[in-house]
Amino acid sequence: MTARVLVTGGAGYIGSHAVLALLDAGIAPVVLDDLSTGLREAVPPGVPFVQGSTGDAALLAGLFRRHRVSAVLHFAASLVVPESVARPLDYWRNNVANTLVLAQACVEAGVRRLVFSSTAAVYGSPPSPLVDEDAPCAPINPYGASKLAAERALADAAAAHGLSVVALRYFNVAGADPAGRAGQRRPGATHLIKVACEAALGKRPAVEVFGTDYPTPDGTGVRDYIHVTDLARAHVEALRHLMMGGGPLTLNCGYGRGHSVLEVLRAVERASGRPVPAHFAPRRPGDPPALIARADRAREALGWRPAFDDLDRIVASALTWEGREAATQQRQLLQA
Ligand SMILES: NC(=O)c1ccc[n+]([C@@H]2O[C@H](COP(=O)([O-])OP(=O)(O)OC[C@H]3O[C@@H](n4cnc5c(N)ncnc54)[C@H](O)[C@@H]3O)[C@@H](O)[C@H]2O)c1
Ligand SMILES: O=c1ccn([C@@H]2O[C@H](COP(=O)(O)OP(=O)(O)O[C@H]3O[C@H](CO)[C@H](O)[C@H](O)[C@H]3O)[C@@H](O)[C@H]2O)c(=O)[nH]1
Repeated sequence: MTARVLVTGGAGYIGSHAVLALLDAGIAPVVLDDLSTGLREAVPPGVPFVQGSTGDAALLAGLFRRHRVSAVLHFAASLVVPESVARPLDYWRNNVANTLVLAQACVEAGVRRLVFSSTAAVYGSPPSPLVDEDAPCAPINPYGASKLAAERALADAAAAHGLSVVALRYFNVAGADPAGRAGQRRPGATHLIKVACEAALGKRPAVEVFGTDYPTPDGTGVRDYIHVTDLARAHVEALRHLMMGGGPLTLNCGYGRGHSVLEVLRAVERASGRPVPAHFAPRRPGDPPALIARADRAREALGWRPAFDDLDRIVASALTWEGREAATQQRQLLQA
């Protein structure tokens, strides 16, 4: 029987793109997802799917055995910042406690390789916008704090139990599979590029620009947007690193370039050929003014070469996906 790579959260946005990247690289995945925010139809036909939680030790033990799991890509998590402020214990349970159960299951099953989805939110609001992996970690919300705690627990487990862990700290993930096989499906999106595409297509009335008085060139927040397909490929490279006996790593995943909110809105207007209605609103609590990755280490350590390092391409792929979703929803409404 084929050995498989377990993708936790593989029915979610980034996990479903990682499943495609694994398949494209000839690596066999198995998906574990509790469908709390993911969708069953995001898992391609033919990929084994198990519905359940990373916090279920018995289920994990059986899954590891049945599918001869050789490595884990661990995406499953809770990740909405304001929700983490309102329900911190749920975030600590899912992002930390359930990660401990998964790590324990790996140790017991002799699975030694794990790639962990971390976040730029571990840096909090740094004094200088450009951060490398050695910048102090000072999360400013329970989401970032829980991800940092999980990173540290995995590093301790790695030292004690011979696990090898690559923690990838994603910056702002956006866009969709260029072949149209996957995209951001989660309803009630809050991420800027998704929200702006929805506004351009008339699916929401307008975009609120949170803060116009930041110390940035046009006064709006600046972020490092990374195409989800480049990020998915970084996971395959991280896996290869571990398969070849490489040691633990913590790596930023971004392009090393920032774009303001207004620049993103202009890009969506260029791609859609339509105006994006926007109005200015106060700063959103907990938002740093600017956050940009120093991203050389991932390139050096993994040989990762991004292919979509361009805001217009990211936005165009997100918009194409959003258009398809709108057409599908309209068809379903007409059939109902
Ligand atoms: N989207 C971003 O911009 C971003 C940025 C930085 C880091 N991340 C990290 O990337 C990962 C994936 O995020 P996403 O944007 O794809 O979110 P998502 O909500 O689309 O995917 C998360 C998936 O995990 C599943 N899940 C949650 N808890 C689970 C559990 N206990 N057991 C099994 N399945 C569970 C959900 O059903 C969902 O399918 C997360 O770990 C997140 O913290 C995301
Ligand atoms: O409707 C919106 C949505 C966002 N923004 C602004 O756009 C920028 C990006 O905001 P997002 O909500 O798209 O993303 P965040 O930067 O808040 O957070 C994301 O990126 C972080 C790292 O940079 C973490 O990884 C986190 O998990 C992930 O959600 C911010 O300046 C925000 O204020 C708006 O003006 N209007």
